[in-house]
Amino acid sequence: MECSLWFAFETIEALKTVRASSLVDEVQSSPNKMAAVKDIVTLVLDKDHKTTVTVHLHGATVLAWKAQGKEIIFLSEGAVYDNKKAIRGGIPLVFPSFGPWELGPQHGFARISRWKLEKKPEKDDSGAMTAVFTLNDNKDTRKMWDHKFKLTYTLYLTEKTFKTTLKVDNTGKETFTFTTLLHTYFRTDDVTKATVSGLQGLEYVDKVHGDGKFTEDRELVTVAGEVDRAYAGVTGGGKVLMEKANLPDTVVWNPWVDKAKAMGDFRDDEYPSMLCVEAGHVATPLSLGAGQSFTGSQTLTLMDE
Ligand SMILES: O=P(O)(O)OC[C@H]1O[C@H](O)[C@H](O)[C@@H](O)[C@@H]1O
Repeated sequence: MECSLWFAFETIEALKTVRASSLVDEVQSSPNKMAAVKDIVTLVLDKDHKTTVTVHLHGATVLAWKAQGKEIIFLSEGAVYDNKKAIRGGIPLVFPSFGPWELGPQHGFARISRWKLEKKPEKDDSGAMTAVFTLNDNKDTRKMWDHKFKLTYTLYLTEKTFKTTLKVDNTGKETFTFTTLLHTYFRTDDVTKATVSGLQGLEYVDKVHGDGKFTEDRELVTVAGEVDRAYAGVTGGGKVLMEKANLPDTVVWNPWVDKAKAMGDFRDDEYPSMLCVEAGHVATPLSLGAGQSFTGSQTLTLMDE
């Protein structure tokens, strides 16, 4: 199943406020604040370092995607890199449970587990830079969720597109159920001017309004306050095009003033600079029998002005 969604930045100005140095340079220049270099994997597509993806092995969290020098992804200045807490910003991976979870931490353990770099960044036959990260069940995951699994996260970077594919294998003998999501934080200059299209006519659960169910009537969804909505079954279609396969639901989230203040790893003044548009399978759980697998992916494309 392929479906698409458009995320529009207000102006391309947002994209001009690109940090001059690459994240790896920042890591090296201020190791206390940022992650340690040994934790970072960078996919470099072109020589000038203008099209890159930076990944932290903690959670296999994508920290940055620069497309032709433009930084598309938001990463909080307040993010904590202690290899324990989920990283605030980038693309944290949600598995095996979206939201509060009775068996473990909110959004599950994938984003707080140490992943393995299974295949170092290299160009494939089509010229895309690819890298593969994996996470297998281990004693920590089994304490919370007693199932055998393998997650395979494959990244593909081309000049204007960034595709992320998450494969879930049930390597055990019993069926398990789960929800999953790619929690993408987009960078915006002014979130009140950003728009998301492709959601009109869809039912959503509004967490800001007591988990009430509503129908989206707007063609262009805009943000003017706290927003936390899970849209189910997104199939319609900017500056960034989000195409999705097997991830039918979309969550739109911005913490706004009070929640931003309450978050220890997010600066109080950062809420206008980001909008999460999260592709997932969360409205209904997925069920995988022994030996079965599921693959979901998103492809982000930076569109011409
Ligand atoms: O603070 P976190 O655990 O990273 O969650 C951040 C946010 O993730 C999603 O967007 C949820 O819909 C929100 O309810 C949640 O606040």
